[in-house]
Amino acid sequence: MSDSGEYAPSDNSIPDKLTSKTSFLSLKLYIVIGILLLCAVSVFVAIFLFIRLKKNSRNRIVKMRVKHSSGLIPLVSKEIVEIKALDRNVNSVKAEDKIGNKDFKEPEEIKIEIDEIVKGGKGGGGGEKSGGSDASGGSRSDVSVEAENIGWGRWYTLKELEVATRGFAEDNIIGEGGYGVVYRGVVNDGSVVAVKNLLNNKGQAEKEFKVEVEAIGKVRHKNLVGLVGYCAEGAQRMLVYEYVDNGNLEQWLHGDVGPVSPLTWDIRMKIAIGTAKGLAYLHEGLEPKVVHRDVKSSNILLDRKWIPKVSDFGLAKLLGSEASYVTTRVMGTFGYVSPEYASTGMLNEGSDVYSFGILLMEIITGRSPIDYSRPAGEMNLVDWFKGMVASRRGEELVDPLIEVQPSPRALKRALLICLRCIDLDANKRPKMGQIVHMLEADDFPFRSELRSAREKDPHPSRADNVSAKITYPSKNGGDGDRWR
Ligand SMILES: Nc1ncnc2c1ncn2[C@@H]1O[C@H](COP(=O)(O)OP(=O)(O)OP(=O)(O)O)[C@@H](O)[C@H]1O
Repeated sequence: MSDSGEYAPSDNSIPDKLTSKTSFLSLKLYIVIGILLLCAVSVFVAIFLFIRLKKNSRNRIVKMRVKHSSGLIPLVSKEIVEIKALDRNVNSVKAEDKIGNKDFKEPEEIKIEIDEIVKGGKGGGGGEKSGGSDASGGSRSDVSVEAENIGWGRWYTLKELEVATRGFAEDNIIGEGGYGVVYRGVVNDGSVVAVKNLLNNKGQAEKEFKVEVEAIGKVRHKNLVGLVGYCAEGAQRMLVYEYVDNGNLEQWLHGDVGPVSPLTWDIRMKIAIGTAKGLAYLHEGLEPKVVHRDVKSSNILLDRKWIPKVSDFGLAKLLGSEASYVTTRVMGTFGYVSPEYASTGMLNEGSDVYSFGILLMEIITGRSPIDYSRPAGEMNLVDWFKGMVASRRGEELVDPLIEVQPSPRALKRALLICLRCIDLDANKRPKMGQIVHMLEADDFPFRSELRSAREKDPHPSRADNVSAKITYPSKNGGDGDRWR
């Protein structure tokens, strides 16, 4: 204020100060303040983002840990690739056989029968009807309805499964596959189950759910993971399986198991035989037959006695007994899919046989079907395997983590079975039932040895003659015991 009482701005008024130049690059004060404010905001945003990112990654790690909560089951990273393209280019098949060895068959022309009729989902819809629930998309909204016995298993209420999994707690997550999260649960009769909470989209997951429930519900076999029930309420679709408590084969083959694998040669062959029996039952013991379509090591669950149980029938489709069919969408896992299925979508049990051949190679070698971390010539298991057999280096194929080597004849037999399974001509591949016998025949002496034994002993024991006796199952509509 001036003496006269009038307002006279002093030299040091705030606006003047703001517009005065500072020593910092001769910028005016308000600009410097602006820059400082901007810096402070940026730092704040950066810190906020950093904290959020850290929290997310911690969550992910926690989830990874609970995946295999027993701690005894080795962890592996998985690469699941769904092949969607219906690539009809047979060149990809020709490229398959690159080694040019005369011992191996030249790829043959693949005839695409476009007129083949798609025959999926022919199960008759018995499963959910007998339970009085509507698994086909119509919702079973009455949560209070008691769980029902549906002949082959049970219809579970959502509430029951919520209780069983303690509210679908993260701690109970066993793992996550392409079709949803799998939880460990204890249902009210005290039994432990695996609850597969299917993704809730209206498309594939629901379709697969119907297929699984209708086709697989009644299938019972020692080497197949049993479906013990399901839940269909509102948009929720869940499958309840028997719980298999020793992880899956992929984890034991490719996880960190130390310098010596607990999977000895004999255990590996036992796993291969059990898996083959499970698949043989699907192909040859059921009418209509079931093609698995996604045979791979992560779908082979193991119990504490190393008994294998083939899981994940989400991709299975029912087939008419004589028919093969063309699907509009090729599904399966990269590295295991047969060339004809990948290139034409033609599907029959021969595709499973091919995948089983790859699985057997994986069991023998301990190597993944595709492994980009290996040298160029070894990335593709099939190519490397064929090359090694062709150059008579079969012994080098055996997983170095196997301590006690197999006998040369046991190894030779297993290698030959692999090669027969991946024959490019699907018609020449053996049936799963034959593979069971070929693998089991390894327990018995070869003919030449039998002959020399007979010469020594004219009255051989019964066991010596078993190898000559090969019986095949009749299609009797589901006698699982035949294959046990
Ligand atoms: N019945 C079961 N008992 C114990 N563990 C199971 C059972 N079913 C699945 N799992 C485990 O849950 C995890 C997810 O299985 P899921 O079958 O959903 O997917 P995946 O086989 O890993 O992949 P994909 O969906 O491509 O087949 C795997 O680690 C599997 O071993």
